[in-house]
Amino acid sequence: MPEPEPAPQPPAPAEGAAQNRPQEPQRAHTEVAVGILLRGDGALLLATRPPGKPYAGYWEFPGGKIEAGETVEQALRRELHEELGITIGPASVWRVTEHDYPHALVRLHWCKVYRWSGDFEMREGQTMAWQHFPLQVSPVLPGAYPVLDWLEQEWRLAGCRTLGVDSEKVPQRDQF
Ligand SMILES: Nc1nc2c([nH]c(=O)n2[C@H]2C[C@H](O)[C@@H](COP(=O)(O)OP(=O)(O)OP(=O)(O)O)O2)c(=O)[nH]1
Repeated sequence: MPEPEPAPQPPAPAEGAAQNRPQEPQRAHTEVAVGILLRGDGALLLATRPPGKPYAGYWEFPGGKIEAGETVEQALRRELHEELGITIGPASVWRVTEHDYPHALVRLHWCKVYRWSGDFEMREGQTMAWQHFPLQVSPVLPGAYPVLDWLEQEWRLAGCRTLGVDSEKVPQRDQF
């Protein structure tokens, strides 16, 4: 019987690596669906984080964790219905960002939402505000900064009028 092949060995640590340091456990990402609700006049919706959550009182875009088996769009539709009482129209992922908080390593799936139906209800005791740039509310969750920068760039490129869309073509609520 031939001898079995030896199993491949992991590469030797690089010269100077901290060989005795215990390995940091890999943090799993928490997947989050986030909605950028855009009104025809270019205003975007922010809401405060409800009491009892990390960063309570900070301003954020509405959204929440994606549950097992859900697509981003499904999670976003569920979260916005639970939090705000509205039903969103189509939503597809625009950008994906990550942020490493002490409480979680989050991967944020950002969707622009132009259409929704229903009246806004603050079902988690939060406060909402439609905002133009420069924002009039603070503090904002650190994980939202990159997206706010991109949106502000779009708004400037569009002549400070709309956010990446022609306001004439933006359907208003209850139109899907
Ligand atoms: N909704 C939202 N979450 C954000 C934004 N920016 C950002 O870093 N996050 C982070 C904060 C949280 O760690 C995570 C969202 O988790 P969450 O705790 O609010 O989600 P959830 O509503 O599903 O909460 P729960 O079921 O645990 O109560 O994403 C943002 O603009 N909006």
